[in-house]
Amino acid sequence: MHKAHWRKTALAHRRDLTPQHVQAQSQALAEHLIQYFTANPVSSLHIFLPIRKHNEIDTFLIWEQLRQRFPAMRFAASVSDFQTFAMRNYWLENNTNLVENAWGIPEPVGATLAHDADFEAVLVPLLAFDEKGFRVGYGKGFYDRFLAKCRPDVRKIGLSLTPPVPAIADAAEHDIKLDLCVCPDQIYYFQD
Ligand SMILES: Nc1nc2c(c(=O)[nH]1)N(C=O)[C@@H](CNc1ccc(C(=O)N[C@@H](CCC(=O)O)C(=O)O)cc1)CN2
Ligand SMILES: Nc1ncnc2c1ncn2[C@@H]1O[C@H](COP(=O)(O)OP(=O)(O)OP(=O)(O)O)[C@@H](O)[C@H]1O
Repeated sequence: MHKAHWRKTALAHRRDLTPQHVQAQSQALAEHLIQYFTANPVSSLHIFLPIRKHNEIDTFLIWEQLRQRFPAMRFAASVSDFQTFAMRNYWLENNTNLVENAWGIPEPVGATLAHDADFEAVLVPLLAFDEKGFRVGYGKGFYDRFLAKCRPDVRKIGLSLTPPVPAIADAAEHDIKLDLCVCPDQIYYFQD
């Protein structure tokens, strides 16, 4: 099946989730991530902030727990430009002002600019991923563009409430694969 099919299926599935389900599953992801970063530490992590009206994973909860558990870890989040599909990234502090943009994405305001090469790991949003580590997003290519500018060894960590789909048939050259994907039940690791 192709991206368009998986995108549609995932959006339909997401619409039916309750906030309680999303919370409980996000908590399970936070626990896997704590275990993962305990074994594989990073000092800087790029995160996405959730579009709540789309029942996205509660990365506020994940951020909160990671910063408590790893006080030295630095976090960054994006401001998205829907004209160019580029993301500008800013360091998050505990008191960073966040304002929702027109698409419902909370974005940092008045924060310090970060550089794409600063991040050791990136938490990647997705609608579906497959058994090879390819992903489908909303289809604007924000993350394909962003990850292409990060350092080559940046750890690309997908977050998903659902298990992998068998194969994304039209995964293309510019699609950057995940290194791992964290799900409520387990972490999936992908080889090159
Ligand atoms: N939290 C979060 N931030 C993110 C992403 C994401 O998936 N999640 N993105 C990942 O690349 C980029 C934003 N991508 C987006 C692309 C399209 C739409 C959009 O068109 N939204 C429509 C409805 C979409 C639908 O339900 O079909 C809308 O809000 O009206 C929103 C975000 C960058 N930041
Ligand atoms: N590195 C890149 N440079 C320029 N254009 C790109 C790049 N990566 C992807 N694109 C373009 O972006 C569009 C969307 O790509 P794709 O369908 O893979 O998005 P997606 O991964 O599902 O969405 P997103 O990354 O926003 O979550 C495509 O038209 C593709 O050609």
